Amino acid sequence: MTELLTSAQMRAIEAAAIASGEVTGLDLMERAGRGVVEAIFEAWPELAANRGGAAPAPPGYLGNEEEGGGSFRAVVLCGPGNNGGDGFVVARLLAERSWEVEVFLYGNPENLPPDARVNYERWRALGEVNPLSGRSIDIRRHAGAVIIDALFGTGLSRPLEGAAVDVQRFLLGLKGRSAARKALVAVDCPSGLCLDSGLPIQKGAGAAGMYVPAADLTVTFQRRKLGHVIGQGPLYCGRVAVVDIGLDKAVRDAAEGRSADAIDPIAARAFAREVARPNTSGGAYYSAPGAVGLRKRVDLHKYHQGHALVLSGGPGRGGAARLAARGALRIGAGLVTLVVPHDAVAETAARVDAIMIREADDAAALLDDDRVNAVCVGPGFGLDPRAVSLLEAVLDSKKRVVLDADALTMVGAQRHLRAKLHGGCVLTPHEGEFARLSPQAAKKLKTTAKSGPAYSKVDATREVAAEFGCTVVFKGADTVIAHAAGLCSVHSAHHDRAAPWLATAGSGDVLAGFIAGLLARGFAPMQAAETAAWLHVECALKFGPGLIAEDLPEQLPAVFRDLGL
Ligand SMILES: NC(=O)C1=CN([C@@H]2O[C@H](COP(=O)(O)OP(=O)(O)OC[C@H]3O[C@@H](n4cnc5c(N)ncnc54)[C@H](OP(=O)(O)O)[C@@H]3O)[C@@H](O)[C@H]2O)[C@@H](O)CC1
Ligand SMILES: [K+]
Repeated sequence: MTELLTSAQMRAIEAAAIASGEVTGLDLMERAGRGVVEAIFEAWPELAANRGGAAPAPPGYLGNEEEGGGSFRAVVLCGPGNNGGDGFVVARLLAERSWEVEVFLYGNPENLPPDARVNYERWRALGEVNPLSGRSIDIRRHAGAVIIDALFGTGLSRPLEGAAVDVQRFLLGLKGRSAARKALVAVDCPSGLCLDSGLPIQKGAGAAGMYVPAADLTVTFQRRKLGHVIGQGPLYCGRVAVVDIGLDKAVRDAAEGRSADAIDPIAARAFAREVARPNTSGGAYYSAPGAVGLRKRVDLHKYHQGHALVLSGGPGRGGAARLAARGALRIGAGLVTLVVPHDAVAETAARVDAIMIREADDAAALLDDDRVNAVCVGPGFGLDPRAVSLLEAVLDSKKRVVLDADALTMVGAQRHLRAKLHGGCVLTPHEGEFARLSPQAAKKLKTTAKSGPAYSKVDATREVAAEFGCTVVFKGADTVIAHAAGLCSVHSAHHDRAAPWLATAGSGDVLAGFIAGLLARGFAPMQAAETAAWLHVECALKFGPGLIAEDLPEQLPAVFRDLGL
């Protein structure tokens, strides 16, 4: 688990470290610039060859088609704040390695903040600074150069205008001309992207992201920001490198509430975290009361691994619930029972073996049974009065319950059901279901942000979790999981965790079953949701393209083996 920060949190952490006397702003800027250069060399090792002395010929793909060779070249686009300051450091460090470097500044050097100004002057001892406009950059002259986007970082507060828009168009043009094979490296973020939401800040509705140039590499500092992993951020940022600039202690102090005075707006609970590989060694996923690990204890029999109920719909509608039940069983619930209407018993019995079947008439007795400790309701469940009263009974039982699909629709539409939600509930909406749960939050999320920070999927998920008093898993390639008390995690299935084939019918039903199975095993709702989200993607990656929902639970044994269970 690593923290994901908002821009304000990053600023506050930087300010606290500077205030404590541990570091100066200038040190941080130097480390940031150095980190960008090192990340470039790590991404393109052939570029690291140019360390002083005679300049070697550039590699073919960065060659200047017009002039036919020379040293490595960079164009550094600096903005009016400290992101621009980082750019001046990068320019200086590359020039010291005998790169040909051209620097452009958007804005007036007189108005640069102090540290950026110092680095502007340091660069000026080495080279020129050109005023930046769309026209001042000639795409042909710069063919083959590494472009450094140091225009705006965490300080982006409004849509770009004027010359900055021209420049973005220029950068977009570069990406479009793939034959020129430019490397576009963004400092902290591609300029125009809001690092709190992963959404572009722009003037009008529509044309989302039109003015955000997608980078090949984004280099950020100390921790990823939310905008790198949610919304459209992963698409615009390209590969994200995180550079250590010495603020680890400051981040930890803030996360653990030790610097509460210095960082007033940051309570530990306000930190979002990244869902990472579960810790299976010591048993606990991470330290939280009641946590149990994925490893099964040898001294426990099936009744100690929990008993999950999965409520099914009527004849011809039981597939989704069977998928969920299979997921719950494979993830390790000791017992799983499908609760089906009388007229669907025969059909269900023909399709399952290890999963038990009980008639819906027995639901009340099952919900009274203390050994039943988790419920999954919603997949293929129906919306009829029978479904409503069963859902009501489930909520009244106060058992831990996953609400998915039709259960979310009912909860969204019926106030009296909403009032029965409690801390043991896990809601698993996709985008459409989320809009039914909270039309206001969904509307805000869809509104184009004209000023930063933009309202984000993290804000929306937290808001609904707090309002309903339960855990919410807002699904997507960026799955956001929020607890009523404000804890929040993000599982971003991008880059090396991208599994687009997971967008297939029934995959959400399996996820609901995974969560229910982990609840049955004693995981707390938040941990169950985080672990299930990670395992769900892991199963998809294990299987690969061509996956259908039935395949997901069947990958768990191999995934568990890889985890050393
Ligand atoms: N925090 C850290 O630990 C470290 C941070 N570091 C670096 O600092 C960066 C943050 O710097 P920052 O705060 O100066 O913000 P930045 O993104 O440069 O922009 C602010 C300037 O842009 C302006 N502006 C905004 N929107 C605009 C628009 N649409 N069109 C035109 N202007 C606009 C805005 O004007 P204002 O809103 O004040 O009028 C202000 O002048 C961060 O991303 C990282 O790269 C590292 O050096 C080391 C450690
Ligand atoms: K930038």
